[in-house]
Amino acid sequence: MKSVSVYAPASMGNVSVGFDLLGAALEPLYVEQPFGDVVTVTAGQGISLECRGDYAHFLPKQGNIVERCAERFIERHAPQCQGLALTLEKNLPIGSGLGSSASSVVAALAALNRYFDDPLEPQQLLQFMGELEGEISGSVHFDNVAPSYLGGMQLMLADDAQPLPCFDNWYWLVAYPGITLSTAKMRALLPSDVPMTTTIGFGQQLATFVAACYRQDEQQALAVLNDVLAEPHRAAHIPGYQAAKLQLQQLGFEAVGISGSGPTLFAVCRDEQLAKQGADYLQTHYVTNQYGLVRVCRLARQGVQYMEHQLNAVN
Ligand SMILES: Nc1ncnc2c1ncn2[C@@H]1O[C@H](COP(=O)(O)OP(=O)(O)OP(=O)(O)O)[C@@H](O)[C@H]1O
Ligand SMILES: N[C@@H](CCO)C(=O)O
Repeated sequence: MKSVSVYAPASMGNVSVGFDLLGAALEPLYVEQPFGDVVTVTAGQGISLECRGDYAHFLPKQGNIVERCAERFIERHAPQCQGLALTLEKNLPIGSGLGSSASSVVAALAALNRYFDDPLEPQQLLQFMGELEGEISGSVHFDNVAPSYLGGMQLMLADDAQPLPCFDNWYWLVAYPGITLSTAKMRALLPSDVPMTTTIGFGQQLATFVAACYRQDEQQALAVLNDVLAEPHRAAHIPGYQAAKLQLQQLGFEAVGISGSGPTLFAVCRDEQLAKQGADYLQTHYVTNQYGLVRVCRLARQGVQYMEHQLNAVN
């Protein structure tokens, strides 16, 4: 019997300068536990889903996005299918700003596509991922699904994702306090119209960051990593965020922001000892319960990772 498992890494949406347009896949240093969800697809009767993993008990009893991915995939691309047995290893906290639903969607759709012998091209699969992610968070945005699927830092162009050459020596510290904030609610905090000066500032910062990445100008890239669009409206709704940001800046971090729609905070530095010092600070002062986590990360070069097995049926 055929079985396909796919790991899809955690990701950080927005990266301060690219609201809905820029995102990065994360790979933790020093820890062995997977920092992303794993979905396994094998033959079954009807569609069944088993959930396990550290954050499985936070999943809704009905309406898991992984099941929805399977139903949609079968409807559109495998109508002959008699059924599937799905397993979700839920390793990412939900409503965290770490691209948790995106990780499930990416792992599920990549596994389904491979299970059915790749009927979709990568670009079509990415569009499908964005659509499913949009159903769960209230609007289509690719800044989590694109990096989780493709790895690295991804900029969404009008028709596809474009990898950005980032800086290999940067440490990306992420801290999830342990509370849930819904992406849909954090999006509802944002104004529907933005003043002209803010719009120009946003465009200039994103353009400067992208150009600095291509020129590998670290100073300039770090200097513009500020969020003028979403953070001013969200920061006060994330308990402890503003105090932690100030403290990290005083410690010497060169950029601090909200990962996705929060409550995860990210901070960038180029010194490993400082990254560890920041991690200690956040563990003590930002994490509020046993579900919280702090990770010193590099950007994950690889997005999804496939594991395929041919299981021999035992009579
Ligand atoms: N496999 C799944 N993984 C995560 N959330 C799921 C899954 N299936 C269903 N859900 C539901 O989808 C919603 C996800 O909400 P939301 O988009 O705020 O979280 P998120 O994707 O974890 O956030 P973030 O992108 O900020 O990490 C929750 O209501 C959650 O119960
Ligand atoms: N770009 C999205 C990311 C959600 O994780 C937002 O900020 O709402």
